[in-house]
Amino acid sequence: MSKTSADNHTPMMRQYFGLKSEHPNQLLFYRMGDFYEIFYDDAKRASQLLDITLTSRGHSGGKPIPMAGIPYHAAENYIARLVRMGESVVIAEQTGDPATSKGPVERKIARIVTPGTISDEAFLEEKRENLLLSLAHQTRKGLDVFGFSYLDMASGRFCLFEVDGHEALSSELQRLSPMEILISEDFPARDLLKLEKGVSELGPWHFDYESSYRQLIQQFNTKDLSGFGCEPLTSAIASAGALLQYAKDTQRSALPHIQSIMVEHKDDSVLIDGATRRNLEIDVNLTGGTTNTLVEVLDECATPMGSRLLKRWLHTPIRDLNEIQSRQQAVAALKENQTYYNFTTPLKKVGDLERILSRVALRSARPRDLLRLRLALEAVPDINELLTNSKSERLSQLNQRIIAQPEITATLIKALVENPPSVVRDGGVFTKGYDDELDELLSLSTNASDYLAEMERSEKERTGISSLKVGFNRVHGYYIEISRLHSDQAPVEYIRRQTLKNAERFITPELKTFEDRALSAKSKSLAREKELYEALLDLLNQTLSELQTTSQALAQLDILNNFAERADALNLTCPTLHNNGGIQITGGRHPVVEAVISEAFVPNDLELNEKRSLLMITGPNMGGKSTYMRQIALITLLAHTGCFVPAESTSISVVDRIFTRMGSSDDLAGGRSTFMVEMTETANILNNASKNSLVLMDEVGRGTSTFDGLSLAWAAVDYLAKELKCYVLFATHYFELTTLADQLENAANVHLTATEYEDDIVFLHKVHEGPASQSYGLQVAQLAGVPRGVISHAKLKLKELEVVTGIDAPINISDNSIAAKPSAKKIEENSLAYHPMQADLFAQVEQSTLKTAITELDLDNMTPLEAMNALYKLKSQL
Ligand SMILES: Nc1ncnc2c1ncn2[C@@H]1O[C@H](COP(=O)(O)OP(=O)(O)OP(=O)(O)O)[C@@H](O)[C@H]1O
Repeated sequence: MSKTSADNHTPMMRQYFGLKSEHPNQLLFYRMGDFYEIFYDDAKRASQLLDITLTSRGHSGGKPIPMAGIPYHAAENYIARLVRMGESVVIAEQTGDPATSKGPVERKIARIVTPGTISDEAFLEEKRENLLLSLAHQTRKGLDVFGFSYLDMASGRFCLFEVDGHEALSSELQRLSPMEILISEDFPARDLLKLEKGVSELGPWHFDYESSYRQLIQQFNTKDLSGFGCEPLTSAIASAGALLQYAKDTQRSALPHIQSIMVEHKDDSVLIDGATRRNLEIDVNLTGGTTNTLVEVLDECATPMGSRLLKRWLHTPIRDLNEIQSRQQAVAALKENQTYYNFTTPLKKVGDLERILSRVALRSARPRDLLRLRLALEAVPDINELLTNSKSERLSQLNQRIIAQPEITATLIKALVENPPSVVRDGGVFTKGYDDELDELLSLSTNASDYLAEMERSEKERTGISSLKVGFNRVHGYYIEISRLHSDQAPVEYIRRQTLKNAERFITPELKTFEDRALSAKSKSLAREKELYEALLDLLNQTLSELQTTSQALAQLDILNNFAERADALNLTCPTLHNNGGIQITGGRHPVVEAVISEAFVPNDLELNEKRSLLMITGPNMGGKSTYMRQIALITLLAHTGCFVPAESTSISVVDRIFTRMGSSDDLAGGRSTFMVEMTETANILNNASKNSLVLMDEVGRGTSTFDGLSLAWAAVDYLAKELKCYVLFATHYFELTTLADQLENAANVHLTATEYEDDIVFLHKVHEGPASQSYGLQVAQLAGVPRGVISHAKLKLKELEVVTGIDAPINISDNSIAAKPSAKKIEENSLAYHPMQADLFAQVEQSTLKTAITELDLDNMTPLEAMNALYKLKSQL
């Protein structure tokens, strides 16, 4: 603001602008007495987002000031809503004394709440990590390299890594699902962030490599970063420095719980791209909810930190056989004799130790956090005991990291009352006997009530006024209250303090003296409690690192214990993993569909090996093709997390990536049509799959004209089988594709079956060898409630088409449970028979005239409208 324009404003607004200029992109809550007031554009935005009234507060600079206000006692609720919407809020509190202030009361920024840096329990979702992500960009050898770093403020987990290219960037965004993203003002791949909430732009200097490097070594108190193995990741380091500074600025404190940074090695995990994550519905279903997801079926963890770790494990399946087997052995040991039951109660007591410790480090832990910390620590020796002599090496190692803290536990037991207040400033946190000084101050306040009762009794007697009461309120202090009826009988030494509707309140010199003593004892005791509380936090912070190790190990124990319990409850078995090639599943099931449907789930087998690496899956609509494919992907994914799987037996060669191309969705916001999305996903698979990848493709080519689609699907299958030789499940309604199994030496057909019963269709959901014979599309449409008239019309049309194309009517087989297999030759003839139909379109018109007219079109210099008009003209010539 220029000086002249600043001069036009009131002193209060000048103060406001001063504070606002430091936080131009965040909503500023400006404290005015019992309200937070929000001005100008912030007010308009807040009123829209929170649906609160937009009004104005006087004038400044000759114009009305738009204003929205919220009562301070309800502020947390509003802040939480804003933060969930991806907004950041800056809170300016009154720090000066209104009585002595000349001009506006002094105000300072007391708190900055941003979506990615919150640690307050009230704002956090229990079972979801709240990540702050920072992205940097570099171009190396012509490639776009994206540096990622992310922080879970509520646990102190800080990680970094780099990826190449836009596809990988979107996939990681999908995996991490951050609450807030920091980018430089000159970040190039903005279109990929269009749909993300809470994107904050920082000046490019925040991402300067040198200063970021310094930031990090300062935080970890090391000479360099070599010990963290991240030295070569220069782009990621640049992003991490910006993140750390931002986190410190918003917390307005050091971050002692961030003690190291971990490099995520992409080669260690099974890569899953964004589309696949969505399709497999790991923790979010296709409509954006959390029901009917893998997590919903699998998460029975006893602690919220276990639930959060479970999501992480499911989103990052691993490839290290040793690690997988060590997890499996731990699960097996916990499953034996239902040992997992013993751990449930102590683990439940542990609760969310991870987040409590972070609040201890940030010194924002509340008394009830410390009480829960005490309960958690009390459970540790029981857990140690249960893990002693475990058969699993993994569990023994965890036991060594779960460290009991007898001294701290004893201090917390001695210090805290059983039901502490929610905030320290209310007092009453510490037990009697914990601190002599506090006890003495408290006894002064406690004796006050005896003293006041005695005074009430003696004054009643002295004055003879039966309605006389001695009381206290926060604003006016101690008083003697006499009802209006008797107030004229008050003795002369009573000094009037306050007049109420039905009573008068008085003070006497004696009561005033008592008040001074009692109030000072009260404020002294509160100050003492605060001192003791800070000392307790100091003590805990000295052992923070050990406590964090304990909490991480407990989270792991929880998830392994959960896997053991789920294995029993859901009838899961331990898969065999190896590096010898092939995937075999006997009696595989879809864990989510199985849990949801009311009838029995039909298990199915799978055999993929070098000689049979591609399966063409056909079968009726609703037959179970997608379910079958998804269950194989989910079983494979689960097997790579150490979890047992829904199958009778499983043998899986470690995969490097899982790809899926399924369903149809457009990306209108991203400017891509359904077919464009389909082809982008297909291109990603064809460009990136390796021999060890698992690829699921459902109805590729469906989004365009039949022949274009069929040709694309044909060529894609051919490429997958001959060039990439990866494991492929390819579901299709193009029966023509089933002939490919005869032509490709490593492809085979399987189909799902259905049978007709009294004009109805019954799905058997069983996978058999060979291609299917018919799609039952019309029967399924009838089942779905398409009007009878439309179905009859469709039947007629179908017959007509069969005549035109030369394809036989659907083969009606007496026993549909074993679908008839039309000869490959026949199908090939049929598929070829399609081609004349497309050619016919042109055969009927004057080819030469049309051809000349089309050749003469100057397409490069035509507007879309001109092209459209030309097309109409051509059509009119047909
Ligand atoms: N193995 C199974 N056991 C029991 N029910 C199943 C099985 N597989 C599928 N189903 C049921 O059939 C429904 C349809 O399955 P699915 O969506 O996999 O069929 P589809 O063949 O992919 O159909 P479309 O070709 O129309 O996409 C599922 O929602 C589920 O209720």
